[in-house]
Amino acid sequence: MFWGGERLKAQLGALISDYDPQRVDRAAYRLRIGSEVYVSPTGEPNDPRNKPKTQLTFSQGFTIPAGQFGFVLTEERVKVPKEAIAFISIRAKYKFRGLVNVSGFHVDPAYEGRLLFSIFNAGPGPVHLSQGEECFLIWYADLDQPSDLPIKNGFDSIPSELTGPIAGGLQSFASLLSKINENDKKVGDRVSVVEREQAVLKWATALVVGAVLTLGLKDCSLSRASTALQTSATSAVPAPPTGTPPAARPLGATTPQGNTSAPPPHAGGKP
Ligand SMILES: O=c1ccn([C@H]2C[C@H](O)[C@@H](COP(=O)(O)OP(=O)(O)OP(=O)(O)O)O2)c(=O)[nH]1
Repeated sequence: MFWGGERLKAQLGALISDYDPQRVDRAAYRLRIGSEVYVSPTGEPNDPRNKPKTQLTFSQGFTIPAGQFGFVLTEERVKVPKEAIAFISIRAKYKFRGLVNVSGFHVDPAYEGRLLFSIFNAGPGPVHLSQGEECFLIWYADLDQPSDLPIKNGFDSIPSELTGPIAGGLQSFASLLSKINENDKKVGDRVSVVEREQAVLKWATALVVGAVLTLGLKDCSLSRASTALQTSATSAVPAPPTGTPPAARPLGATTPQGNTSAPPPHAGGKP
């Protein structure tokens, strides 16, 4: 038989630490988020969640990103009598945000300690929680007869062997997206550096080519000028005399080749 609200109010003061009748929720009791939590990191080197556990101060908030996993310890220490069993879950309003209670369902008879919830954010966005939030529910039910059981010591903190396997990060869509964005940024930065280097190289090449062309043209015009000077100097020198100069020959005389030398056009004044 499940315990109703009246029985819970009558008995939970002796079973749950820091009991408050305001937290009796019909046939259940609301348990709060305690001061120790662990949220799996996204796997990025600079992820602030890359630390073993977080000790929360009063009302301090924390986030479980979409697709990530976390361990949350209850604020209350809980006792279950030998002749009873308890059942635990996350409140529906948190489930509607996408939180799934991966772990437990029951609390053993004769259990004493805090409860540990392993939760997974199956929703589309991050879920923000804070210390002291009434996030969980516990129900009590009677067993048909008590057994003689030793006390079962429950949790006092989040065991490290539970956080180890997920400390490397879960490859959720959110973490993959964050990795893609980070790589995208790295590639973008690299491309702009290469573009800048290429631009500098282009300018340097253009300068060198320009300088070589200018020097080449200069060389070319200098050598042309010197050739022209040489040519004009050579043509200014008179040719050495070969045989009798034509002027020394008498008019009408026959050249050695048999040609008669004609008189100059105006020789003698009149034709
Ligand atoms: O989500 C849960 C589920 C269980 N418990 C506590 C209550 C339960 O009494 C105890 C052990 O649970 P269970 O018997 O399911 O775990 P086990 O792996 O079989 O542990 P053990 O070998 O100690 O029985 O852990 C939690 O704190 N959170």
